[in-house]
Amino acid sequence: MSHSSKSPNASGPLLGCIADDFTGATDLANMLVREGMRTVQTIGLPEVAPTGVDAIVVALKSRTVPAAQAVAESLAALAWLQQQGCRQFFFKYCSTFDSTAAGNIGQVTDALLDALGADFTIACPVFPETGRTLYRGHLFINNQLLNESGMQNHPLTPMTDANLVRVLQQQTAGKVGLIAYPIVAQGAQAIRAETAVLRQQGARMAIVDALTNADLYAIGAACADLPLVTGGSGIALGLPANFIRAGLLNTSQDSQASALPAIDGWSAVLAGSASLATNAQVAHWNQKRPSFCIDALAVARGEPVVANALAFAHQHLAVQAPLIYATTSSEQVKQVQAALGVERAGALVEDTLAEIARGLFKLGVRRFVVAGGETSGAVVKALHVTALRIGKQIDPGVPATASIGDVPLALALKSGNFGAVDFFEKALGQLGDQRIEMSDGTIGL
Ligand SMILES: Nc1ncnc2c1ncn2[C@@H]1O[C@H](COP(=O)(O)OP(=O)(O)O)[C@@H](O)[C@H]1O
Ligand SMILES: O=C(O)[C@@H](O)C(=O)COP(=O)(O)O
Repeated sequence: MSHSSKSPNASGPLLGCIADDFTGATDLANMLVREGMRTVQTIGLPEVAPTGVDAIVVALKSRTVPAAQAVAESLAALAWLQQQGCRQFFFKYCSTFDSTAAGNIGQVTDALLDALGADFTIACPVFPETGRTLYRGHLFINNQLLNESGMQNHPLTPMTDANLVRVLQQQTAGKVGLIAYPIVAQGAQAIRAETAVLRQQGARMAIVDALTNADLYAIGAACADLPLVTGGSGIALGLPANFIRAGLLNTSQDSQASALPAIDGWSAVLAGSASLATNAQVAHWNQKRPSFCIDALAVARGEPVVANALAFAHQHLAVQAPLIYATTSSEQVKQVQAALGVERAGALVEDTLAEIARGLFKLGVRRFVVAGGETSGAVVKALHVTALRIGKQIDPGVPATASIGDVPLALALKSGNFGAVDFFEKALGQLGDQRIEMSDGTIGL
């Protein structure tokens, strides 16, 4: 990282981040804010660049698109972040290393390295607060290997191999190495020395083991001079400290999560994730709150599902927030996919929820809780959101946010697998819905 004689924080953004989905982007922005960087998340490339920030997170929806498209969008984001003056770059993907059979983590990393004239980076999806750890190259979700954690049934990115060296190696022609835990446990110097060894051996990327936040801080310190770092939001924990050490970042100023503006209007929850955590959250909600279930096959048959969902919402909005969900078991998702094809099924459900979001907006909804990464991408695009201000964390990996624009919206974009069972209720309370009574009888948060 190049040192500067300018006063701290006077020189524009330091860290430029490219996230491959929207919930992943808010997860990363949440982490950077927690570590003291003033951070704004943009939805794609905005016309007006954010000012007065230390980090910018560009949210793309590139996780499941064809690799060539993901590469093109990521390179455009990199070029824009370079224009903004960023000094180091971060490629954010899922803490469960979500990939299609064809990519895109390896291909995007390769392209970003080439564009930066760099020859090496690390890959580390570890996020201990949400149970993601990596040992000897194998990713665990809590006590289970990735391929036994439920992620093997993901509708778009089924993860059937926990060996990430092998997974990443299938996505790049460059050599993938491993920095295993015995080295990581020795700290930053040992990690840096090992990267030098791997580079000499011709490695272009290295999967890095980690079990704790302390490991992530050490890995972060070892990455200070890498032009590009890749990983989940956890690995970003250690990056702000590098800028502080270099005299470029002063976190003593008011750079913590900003108090978000109060936003009036109705509230609604939209769920398009079929992950285990979202299934549990929907089941919990359904015990005593109103909800409308979207039948993907009925949408495909041309039934008026959107109109029915909006009529249902209209009945409830003035009394309490409704949930509209496509969330269902992996068996049922597979049946829908068998009938419609994987891509068409995903797109159909996403488009339906996006259209419902537009309808809800017209009905006066201004607070949206959305479950699912692809789903959040579709909804946020439908609502023409261009940038987000990051507020306080609701649950690990999910902050409250507010859109920046003429009609501000309060948004909580939840990764499918994140959040406690009462996440929807908590999120509504934190977004300012005063009517939500929590399980323990308290109102709001
Ligand atoms: N009932 C369903 N049938 C078919 N596909 C579904 C159904 N429910 C959700 N999906 C699709 O599954 C995908 C879930 O992805 P995403 O929104 O990223 O959730 P997550 O965050 O859990 O990965 C989306 O493309 C969504 O449209
Ligand atoms: O790193 C994570 O787990 C999340 O930030 C993330 O990327 C979420 O992806 P989805 O599960 O598709 O929402």
